[in-house]
Amino acid sequence: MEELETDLNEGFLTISTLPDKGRCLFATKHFYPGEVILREKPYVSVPNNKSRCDGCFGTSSLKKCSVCQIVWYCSTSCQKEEWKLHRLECNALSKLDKERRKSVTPSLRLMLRLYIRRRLESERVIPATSMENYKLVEALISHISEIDEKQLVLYAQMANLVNLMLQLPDVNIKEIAENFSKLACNAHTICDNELRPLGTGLFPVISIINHSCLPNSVLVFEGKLAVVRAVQHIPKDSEVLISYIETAGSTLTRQKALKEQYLFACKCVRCIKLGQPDDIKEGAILEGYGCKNTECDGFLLRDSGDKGFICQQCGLIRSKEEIKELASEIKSLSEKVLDSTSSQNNQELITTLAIEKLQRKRCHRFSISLMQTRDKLLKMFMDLQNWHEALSYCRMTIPVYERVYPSFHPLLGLQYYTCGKLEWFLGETENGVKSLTKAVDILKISHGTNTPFMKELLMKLDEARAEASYKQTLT
Ligand SMILES: C[S@@+](CC[C@H](N)C(=O)[O-])C[C@H]1O[C@@H](n2cnc3c(N)ncnc32)[C@H](O)[C@@H]1O
Repeated sequence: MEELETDLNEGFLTISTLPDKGRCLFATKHFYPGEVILREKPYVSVPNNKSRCDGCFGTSSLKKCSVCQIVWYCSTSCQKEEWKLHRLECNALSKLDKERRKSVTPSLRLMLRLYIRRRLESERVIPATSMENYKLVEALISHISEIDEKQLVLYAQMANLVNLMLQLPDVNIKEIAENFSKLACNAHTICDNELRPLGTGLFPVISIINHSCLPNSVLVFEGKLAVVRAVQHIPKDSEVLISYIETAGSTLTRQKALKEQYLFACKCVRCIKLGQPDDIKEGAILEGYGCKNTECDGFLLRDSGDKGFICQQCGLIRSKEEIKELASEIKSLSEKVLDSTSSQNNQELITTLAIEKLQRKRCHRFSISLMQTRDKLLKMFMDLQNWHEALSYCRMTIPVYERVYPSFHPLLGLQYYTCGKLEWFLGETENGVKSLTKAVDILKISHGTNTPFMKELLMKLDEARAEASYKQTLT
């Protein structure tokens, strides 16, 4: 631990403890937007689905491990890199009968790997370093005494299976169960550059960083390497904070998510406004209903006489029954989408369009669920190569993204990127340049400028700019 503190100090960071948060990471110098605060390799990691390479999380040219028949690799170099860990894991997985092997989940594998890594470290097959060390896993918070009975039973069952597979002489079920609880509130989802989830990893140093719903830093990944970058100026001696959850949501929704998974009540700058008039209004806009009068932009609050919901701008009432009816229609259509198979893509599109229509009737124009449906339609139309429709849905989402995310949020940058690519492709070069410029302004902060992803974006912007000025010479 001392070694870690020394290394962190060299990077202008220090670990401190606060009574209401536990360990915290503090900056000992000013960090500026775009600056890397910390990089860390995963102590252990697993892909989130079975058709990804265990080494690089890629999806092409995959071959199954011929022994365990569970793990996939895209190349011999990935297989070799993973071999030290997989050799023992393969042995453990092979003990399972065929049926059981099918139900091996990523979290079970993450736990197997954690114990295998610990063993390899103690046998000095893998060296322990200041940042890669089982002692850091031991120091992670588990919240084991606060989790409910049902969850405890589940952890105990999974722990039993891990013990059966690894036959660890010096470990008891309770300890493995506690480690499952640690993974639940400390592991991170490893995402690609476009923030699509690829797998899960445990990064014990990054796990010291606490949460804020308006964070000053962001966690991104370069392959499996976790990178924490400042997205706002972090003054010397202030706490480094990232977000653990999707921050687009009312204060109540965010607090619920944090309480359920991370077992704490957030008191960040956004959450302390809970229950204040502006917070109630924002919650009603993002997750409540729109006014019956389509010309009115008001938000609705429940009528004290329980008649329904009253528009706070024009006073019009929407009955509870009407809202309920729309909700149940949306629910049954959503279930239909969930039930549809991949061969029914066209039906899924038609149903999603119908859901969007009903949500437009029910929700405020800044509603998050409406935004999510439009995002889904954007992706569906992109898959169908219907670029005009895709662009129109993308454009509809942008004002909501701008409202629900802070100006430096990578998801906002990525949405501008999609919009810019579509505009440019459809010949709207000047609009494309504007959107791509906005994307670059945000993503160079969250993603840096040196990754292949950012280089491609910068090149696209250059090309679009050149095309726009050439077009101008023709007019
Ligand atoms: C990934 S750990 C962060 C490091 C942790 N503070 C520690 O002592 O190891 C996540 C846990 O930290 C605590 N935590 C994180 N952010 C917090 C916050 N904003 N307020 C209070 N507790 C927080 C919660 O207990 C949460 O489950």
